Amino acid sequence: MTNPSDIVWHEQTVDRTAREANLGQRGAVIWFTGLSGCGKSTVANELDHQLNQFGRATVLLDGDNIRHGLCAPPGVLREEYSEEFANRFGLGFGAVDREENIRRIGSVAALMASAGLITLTAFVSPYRKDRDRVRKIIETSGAPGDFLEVFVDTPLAVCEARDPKGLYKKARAGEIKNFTGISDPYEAPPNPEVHLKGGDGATPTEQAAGVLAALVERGIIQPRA
Ligand SMILES: Nc1ncnc2c1ncn2[C@@H]1O[C@H](COP(=O)(O)OS(=O)(=O)O)[C@@H](OP(=O)(O)O)[C@H]1O
Ligand SMILES: Nc1ncnc2c1ncn2[C@@H]1O[C@H](COP(=O)(O)OP(=O)(O)O)[C@@H](O)[C@H]1O
Repeated sequence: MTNPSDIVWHEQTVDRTAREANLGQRGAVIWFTGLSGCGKSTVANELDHQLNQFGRATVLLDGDNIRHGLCAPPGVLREEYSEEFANRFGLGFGAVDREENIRRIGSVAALMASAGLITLTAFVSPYRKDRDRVRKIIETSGAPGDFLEVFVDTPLAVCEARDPKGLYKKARAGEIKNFTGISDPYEAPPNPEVHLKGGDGATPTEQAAGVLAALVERGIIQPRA
């Protein structure tokens, strides 16, 4: 087994402050969480668009996309790798797999924020402990205030009625196991920095504007001149 002390951190000449100065902005992580279908991807995408129009350097990590690559399921990895490899590193939706999914994303988000990027993430991330761990990593590698949790609080009934991918229907029919909100838990954030109520008529643009206002209020971006 590898001894952790055999792996030594290498300091780099260009630090976060220099990268942020070049970009003229502060790196941060805006973490969207909520049920499947609550609007995470839509609102994060709209916010990404608004920030880019502002000239900010951003990146958007979306659960559906990341699960095609970095956090692919065993079935996808099997096409290119051995059965043993796919089973060992592929991720599904059991609690431990979700924990590893969020650990990997948290680590990537920390790297992106340290490169000075405003990093938007859209993952169900149903477990409080997993999200809190990411917060700790981001705030330890950066500073308190670098992590903003955005709870997209759309009622399950609304998400299920939307069902854009037909997943709720399959989950109700028992064709998908461990489906968040149906056969798996969602632990709501008790104190999110931004609490977006969904399903009450607010448009994605209005919801994104709410997050943008929080970013200005917290000094992550400067108000429009
Ligand atoms: N069992 C189960 N539970 C929840 N979601 C499921 C499941 N199976 C597939 N999907 C689809 O995968 C997307 C969620 O992936 P995430 O990486 O965000 O999930 S998690 O953070 O690890 O919980 C999620 O995407 P969104 O609908 O965009 O949230 C679903 O499309
Ligand atoms: N504020 C909103 N009002 C009405 N419909 C919305 C809103 N936000 C998202 N939607 C719709 O809800 C569905 C699910 O949104 P999506 O962003 O894919 O959710 P998630 O990423 O949380 O699964 C999509 O069809 C989207 O167009």
